[in-house]
Amino acid sequence: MTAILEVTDLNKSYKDSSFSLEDVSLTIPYGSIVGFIGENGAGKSTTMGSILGTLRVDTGSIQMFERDVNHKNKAEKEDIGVVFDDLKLPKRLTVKKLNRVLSHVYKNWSEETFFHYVDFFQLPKDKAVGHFSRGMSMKLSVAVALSHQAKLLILDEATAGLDPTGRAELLEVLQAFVKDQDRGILMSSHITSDIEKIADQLVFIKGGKIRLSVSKQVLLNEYVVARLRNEEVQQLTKTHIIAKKADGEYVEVLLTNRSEVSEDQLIQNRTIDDISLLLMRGDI
Ligand SMILES: Nc1ncnc2c1ncn2[C@@H]1O[C@H](COP(=O)(O)OP(=O)(O)OP(=O)(O)O)[C@@H](O)[C@H]1O
Repeated sequence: MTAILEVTDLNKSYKDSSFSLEDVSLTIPYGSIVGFIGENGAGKSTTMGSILGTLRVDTGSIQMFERDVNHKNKAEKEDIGVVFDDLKLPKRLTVKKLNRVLSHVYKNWSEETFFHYVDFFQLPKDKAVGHFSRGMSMKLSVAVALSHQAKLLILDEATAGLDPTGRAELLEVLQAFVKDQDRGILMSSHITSDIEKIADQLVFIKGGKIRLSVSKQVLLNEYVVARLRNEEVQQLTKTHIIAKKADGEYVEVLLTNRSEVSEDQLIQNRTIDDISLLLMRGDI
């Protein structure tokens, strides 16, 4: 029993687009947060939609809660909390009325949990949710996702539009969510500092293909970025090179192993943002 979600070799194309997901695989171990990183149009939402069954896949397998996914299973739907960056809730309802509606939608709806998060995020209870600001709407979506005893959270840009306090609050809530080891989170965000703060695993996607899957600890503590001359790059063991990008007469290289470069060739204090740029814009 190791993974709450196991996606294997997912392929999906769209009718009117040259874009496709190609053999996308990713795993969410129990008790972990997986950060999903990629530029606009890389395929994050397409992957998430495929996992949720809102999009039809061509081939591949999805195992959720250790069973083949069955998107028609209502109980399975209850186990997944979803936050997308557009509010998919009836806009004329107030928070109070929404609570009543959702208590009929979800078998495991907890009014107490819902109002706990509504208060935590300081959301008004008597205002129509259609009049909420973007940040308030995101917080409300999160409150809903957390109030029907979901075990897996799928968050697409959930921190977008939140102010720094709201982001910190949300990250705190998400970390608390996975403390219970039978849960997991897949979250995409362009704010990589958020992912850097709370993710355990990182999955980088580029042009519909997984570019790198790695634990955050390994990426930040073992992988290195070095600035080398072209002839020095030729000396490296090829299998240690994850990405490289020309920078004037030098080449920036992401390596799995620091033993091949000297201290003065290392670029210190790289953030996930720097590494992401190298992976996304690099030559390999
Ligand atoms: N319904 C659709 N029909 C055709 N093409 C689509 C459709 N939905 C998405 N695409 C294309 O699929 C590609 C991947 O889009 P996707 O929304 O998955 O990217 P993303 O990584 O989530 O991007 P962003 O960070 O901008 O949200 C894009 O080129 C997009 O234009």
